[in-house]
Amino acid sequence: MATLYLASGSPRRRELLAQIGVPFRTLVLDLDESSLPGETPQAYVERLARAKARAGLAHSKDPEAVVLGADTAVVLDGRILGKPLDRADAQATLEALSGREHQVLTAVALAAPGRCEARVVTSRVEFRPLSAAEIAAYWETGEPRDKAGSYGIQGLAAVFVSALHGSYSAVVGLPLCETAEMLADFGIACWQEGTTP
Ligand SMILES: Cc1cn([C@H]2C[C@H](O)[C@@H](COP(=O)(O)OP(=O)(O)OP(=O)(O)O)O2)c(=O)[nH]c1=O
Repeated sequence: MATLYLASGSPRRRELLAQIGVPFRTLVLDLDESSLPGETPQAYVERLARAKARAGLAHSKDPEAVVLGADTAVVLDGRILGKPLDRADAQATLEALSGREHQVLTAVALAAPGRCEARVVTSRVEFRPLSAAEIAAYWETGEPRDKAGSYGIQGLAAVFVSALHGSYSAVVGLPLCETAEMLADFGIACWQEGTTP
């Protein structure tokens, strides 16, 4: 019987995976997340998700392991807006997102001995116009600090989001519908198959 490992330090991903009733263990890795010259956002998130899953597999030393890695990027005008470096960076990011639509790309990868599969889910998120005062107040809440694009749709920033086209769970960090399909393909059942959470 395969054991599922989540290669992630993200509390959001732990909560999301737990939500679909799959038992798993967590591995926390430290990977270089810099992008390569000329790399598209799609290629970037897929490469990182695969790298996290493969590194987790090597780390687990478990011949029955299936390891899940994921990566989320906020993309505006083809440019990746990563986690904020500091207050000024978060402010610039939120000013750029204000009153506009951006994309959130989340890649999920599953690695098992001799096999690695990945999918990338793209969602479109629209922000209403944000004032300088609310951007400043939002930074003070602490919420933007560890999040791609300097916001969390699942938190206080929900009030910024005027529309979402795509997968809510993917924006938070893990596309649950696609993840469940991929897990089934690796022989791991979610709650549908009788594993009551
Ligand atoms: C856009 C958005 C991102 N995020 C978070 C999800 C991810 O944790 C983070 C994107 O950074 P990632 O580099 O994808 O993930 P991570 O470094 O937090 O965790 P790990 O690499 O160990 O798996 O931003 C939200 O929580 N809500 C949102 O609305």
